[in-house]
Amino acid sequence: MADGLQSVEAALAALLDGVVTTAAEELAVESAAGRVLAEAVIARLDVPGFDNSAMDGYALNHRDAGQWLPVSQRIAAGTPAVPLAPGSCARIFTGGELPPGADCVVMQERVEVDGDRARMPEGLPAGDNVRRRGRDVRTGASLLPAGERLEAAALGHLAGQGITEVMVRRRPRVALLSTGDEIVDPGQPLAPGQLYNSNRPMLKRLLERFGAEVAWVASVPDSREATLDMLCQAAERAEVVITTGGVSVGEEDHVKAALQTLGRLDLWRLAIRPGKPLALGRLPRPDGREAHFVGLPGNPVSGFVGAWLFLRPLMGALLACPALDALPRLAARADFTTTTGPRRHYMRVALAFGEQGIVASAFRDQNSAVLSSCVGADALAVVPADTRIEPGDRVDCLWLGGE
Ligand SMILES: Nc1nc2c(c(=O)[nH]1)N[C@H]1C(S)=C(S)[C@@H](COP(=O)(O)OP(=O)(O)OC[C@H]3O[C@@H](n4cnc5c(N)ncnc54)[C@H](O)[C@@H]3O)O[C@H]1N2
Ligand code: MOO
Repeated sequence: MADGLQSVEAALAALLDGVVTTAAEELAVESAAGRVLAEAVIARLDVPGFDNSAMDGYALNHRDAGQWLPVSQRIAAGTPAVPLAPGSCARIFTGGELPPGADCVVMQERVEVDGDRARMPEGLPAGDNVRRRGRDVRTGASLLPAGERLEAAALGHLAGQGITEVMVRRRPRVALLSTGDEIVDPGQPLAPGQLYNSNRPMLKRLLERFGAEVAWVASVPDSREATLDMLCQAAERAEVVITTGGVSVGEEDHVKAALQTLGRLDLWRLAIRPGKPLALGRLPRPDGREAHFVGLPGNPVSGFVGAWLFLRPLMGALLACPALDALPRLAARADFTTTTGPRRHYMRVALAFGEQGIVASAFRDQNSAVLSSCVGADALAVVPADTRIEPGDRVDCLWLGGE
């Protein structure tokens, strides 16, 4: 790698080496949205639990098609059916239980009704408009695998089984430290040379989206003592310690030295743009374990890109959630021109899904301090080092719209 810079792949390998998943905990399904299943859920009920009608209409035996039949019972959803009298039909509504003896349903639009008789159309196949017991889920089958993120459909699936509690992974506890004397919290006045802390809310939101619990946030003044003290406190409170800023080469960049004093620096400086000075390592914890350390560069875009590239897979490993491991890749056509140097460029692009395929439009200013470039970004276009891209060229994109 150029200039002794490390590859993303080497950084991921160092970051994910020896990760121990968080413990399992029991949680009410009601509160489990977004959480990750710690164990597979086995179905304990058939769904649907009984043969039922897919239409409002009439249930009959298909051998009685084409005839006038007496209507011998009325079956609304939620009321039990009795066996169908031979040679009759049953008025039935969507979701109503199919009566024993009936094997198909005809929708009411196709039926002529005269008092308590109804004329069935010709040629009805057995099974027509019937939702068979167990068609969706069979008792004993795997309902959801371990590692599943409990989003809308999965939550519905659990409720469909009458399940109220699940075993999920405890959310990884994260401490998020903002370094820099110039950084001020919104709500405070700004003095000359200062700026508001945009990294904290941005990263907090991303981390929560990746399944973490941001357990502690703090601001760290630019001094060696304060940095050492805050890193110690962070490692006491969290199993992942993230800092922003202070990892470059300036005299006020204390993070790397403090990490080396307290714990271990595994890797520093990557051949990527933005995010070059990113640092990875471990910090000792009072329980004898190690906290994962990720030092993100201070520039907000570097933090944004670093979070997607590194914090997301770290959470995926801690939660044993494969959907969080690697970002989905898709191929698009560039509508921009760019030339890269020795670092791989992760460009923020908006995607347009058209008839000619997917087009990636790059935000015009790709500087790592320009957070506007991330606001409408659907993907990161990955442009390899020493490459020229012209409009119409294929670019690989990492999609940010999934989990
Ligand atoms: N001589 C060199 N200078 C720099 C190099 C280099 O290789 N040699 N690398 C540059 C690159 S690339 C980056 S990225 C930055 C990263 O530096 P740091 O991680 O030490 O970050 P800071 O200097 O503390 O801050 C950079 C920039 O970001 C602003 N910032 C910091 N925190 C926040 C926050 N929470 N919210 C909003 N903005 C924040 C800060 O004010 C600075 O403007 O180093 C280059 N320099
Ligand atoms: O890594 Mo820096 O983010 O290129 O500006």
